[in-house]
Amino acid sequence: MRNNAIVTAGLRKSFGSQTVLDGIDLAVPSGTIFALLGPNGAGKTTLINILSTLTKPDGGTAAVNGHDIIAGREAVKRSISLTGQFAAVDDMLTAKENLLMMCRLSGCTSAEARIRTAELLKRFELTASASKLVKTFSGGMRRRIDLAVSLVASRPVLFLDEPTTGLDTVSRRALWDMIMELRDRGITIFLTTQYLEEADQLADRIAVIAGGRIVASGTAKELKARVGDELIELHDADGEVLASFPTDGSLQHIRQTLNGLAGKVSPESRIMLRKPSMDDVFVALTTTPQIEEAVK
Ligand SMILES: Nc1ncnc2c1ncn2[C@@H]1O[C@H](COP(=O)(O)OP(=O)(O)OP(=O)(O)O)[C@@H](O)[C@H]1O
Repeated sequence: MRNNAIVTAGLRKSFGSQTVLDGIDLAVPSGTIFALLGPNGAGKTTLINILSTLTKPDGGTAAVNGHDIIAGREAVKRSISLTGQFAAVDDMLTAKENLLMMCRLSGCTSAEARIRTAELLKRFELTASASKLVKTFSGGMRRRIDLAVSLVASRPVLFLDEPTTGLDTVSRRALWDMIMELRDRGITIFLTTQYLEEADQLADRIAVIAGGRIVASGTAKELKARVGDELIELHDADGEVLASFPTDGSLQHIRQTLNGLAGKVSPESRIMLRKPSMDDVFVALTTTPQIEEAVK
């Protein structure tokens, strides 16, 4: 059985009277990609900050790579890389200069720094842009240099706070491939995202955070199954979605649902049967608290 690279129990954090994390229990197996999915302000960055020892929790416990985040703070810091909104990349230096500097700061000799820099530039497809100032980089290039810099020291656990926010589809997919490659090399990746598709495509396991609590967790497939096997979607004559209803897909249940609609909707309305998406899961779990109970 795999060890867990990250474990939390009852983690709590408030800012003044605002409770941001209200008892977070998580376990992330080593060598996997874990996505923490939640809306704006759900507490995702706060949780990353606690796990990476930047912020102290008010209560509960957490261990990263086997080290307690309080008692073993220094050991945790040596076990992790962090890429977030405040990555340590200097805009006024070139990609190559940034990498060389980080290599030297992490204790490499000058020769080692040159080798590691060349490797990272190649891996993140930045060799051709190595001598350009980072301030001239596009969003996708900027994310790649952020990631490259955070991987200068080879650490077993990588935290990525919203790694693909603001990227176009092509750059996002390229970054996903790089993240999966890191997982395949044995690195545990804990990422936060607001994108359902990202969690769906990338993560081995997903936890949905809302109201300071984990409202659901599992694989994308498990989470989708919690909303129902299929959805009956009701459209108006212009194709606008009016409502959707979970169903097991059986003729009996579909007939029952449609009978329930008789007389309540226009005869021009149309129906469509489809598999639930991560969007459906997210909306169900974050906007209707009763759903959590209903789908258990
Ligand atoms: N240092 C702080 N002092 C006061 N309030 C804070 C602090 N840090 C975070 N908060 C508040 O805690 C809540 C959660 O913030 P956090 O940044 O963790 O959310 P998030 O899920 O990462 O959101 P986003 O997706 O917008 O980045 C927000 O309401 C935020 O304003």
